[in-house]
Amino acid sequence: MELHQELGSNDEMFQAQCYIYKHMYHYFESMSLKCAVQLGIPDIIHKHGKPITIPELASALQVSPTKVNSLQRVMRMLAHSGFFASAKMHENQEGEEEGYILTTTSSILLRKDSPTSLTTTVLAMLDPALITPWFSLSDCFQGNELTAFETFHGMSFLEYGRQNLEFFNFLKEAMACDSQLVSLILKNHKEMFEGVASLVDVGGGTGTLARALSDAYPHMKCTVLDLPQVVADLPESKSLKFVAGDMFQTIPSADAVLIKSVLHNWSDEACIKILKRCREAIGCTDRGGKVIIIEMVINEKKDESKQLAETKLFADMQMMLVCTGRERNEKEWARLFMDAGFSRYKMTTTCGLNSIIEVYP
Ligand SMILES: C[S@@+](CC[C@H](N)C(=O)[O-])C[C@H]1O[C@@H](n2cnc3c(N)ncnc32)[C@H](O)[C@@H]1O
Ligand SMILES: O=c1cc(-c2ccc(O)cc2)oc2c(O)c(O)ccc12
Repeated sequence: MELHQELGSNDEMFQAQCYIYKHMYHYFESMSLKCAVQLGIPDIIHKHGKPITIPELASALQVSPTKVNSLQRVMRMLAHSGFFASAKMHENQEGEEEGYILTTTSSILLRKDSPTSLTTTVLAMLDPALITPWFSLSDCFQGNELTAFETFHGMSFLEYGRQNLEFFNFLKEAMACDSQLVSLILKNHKEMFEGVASLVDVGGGTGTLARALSDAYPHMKCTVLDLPQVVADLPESKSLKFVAGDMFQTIPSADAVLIKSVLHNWSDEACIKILKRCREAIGCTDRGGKVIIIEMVINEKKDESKQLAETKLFADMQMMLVCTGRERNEKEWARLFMDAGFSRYKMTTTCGLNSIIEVYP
């Protein structure tokens, strides 16, 4: 076969070339986003109160004149990605001047002082400790370590956390940002907490979600179960307590168990053990308890947006890279529930990336 026939039309070949270059360079977008967050650009634009020109932004950042042009190119890139938008301003001698404004994404989620800020999450997920393991993925496939994280760092993620307290605390904060967003949804699902007088948040970290729930539902006694190094010295209240423990051993009894972004860190075998402990915890009450799981559900039916589906697959890669966990589809979740002795479940998809799964004994 002629070479040009194998390659298809020139048009197809150049589209394919562009597609490959786009994916080769795609992390530039992530790194530019990280740079903007590190420099606090969304906060500067917000404080400015009107479209900001590049010279104004450069001045606020005290950028050397030799780097103003680079700043302009980073801003152009991020405006193209939808993090900022350009706005036409008044005429000057050189014509119409352009400034940058925030988009919904940067205004709500990328300002450090926004209550729904994801800035710490952005910085943590793009920390060298989590990015460098990608350089070891191919070695990992040929080696004996369980994860690329372990291949690169020479120790498991948990051990790394133990040895690098600053990173460990940073990650805890990043998880808390995500919980802040989820709490907004749970506060609107009153029916889910009706008749629930006590709730345990398993692997609840520093208690962001439990605190928001105990504020929203003051009748509910909330307990956060997490590892001793996570819950040590956290402020408690009349309706919020912290318990240091191991979810593989025992979970305190409650009407409902909440477990968010924990099961995706673990293998199926480990999840079944955790879910059995959850079942025991709600079994001790006579109110017909339930387990409320907040996790992603991979949807292979292709009826969700490309962006949502792709982001869930990225999250699955993250779990594969750092621990032996995974994101699961509905069938995989259902199998775990049945294997852990539950009889039925209900899935609600109102949390963006996450779904709420209520599981019953
Ligand atoms: C990915 S974080 C999720 C934190 C929180 N649920 C959230 O969504 O922000 C996983 C949590 O599980 C906790 N964890 C890990 N192993 C545990 C164990 N054996 N017992 C209790 N908690 C554990 C971790 O310390 C961490 O806080
Ligand atoms: O980067 C991570 C790491 C974890 C993780 C792994 C293993 C554990 O025992 C605890 C936590 O969890 C993550 C997570 O839940 C997430 O949504 C994003 C990133 C990570």
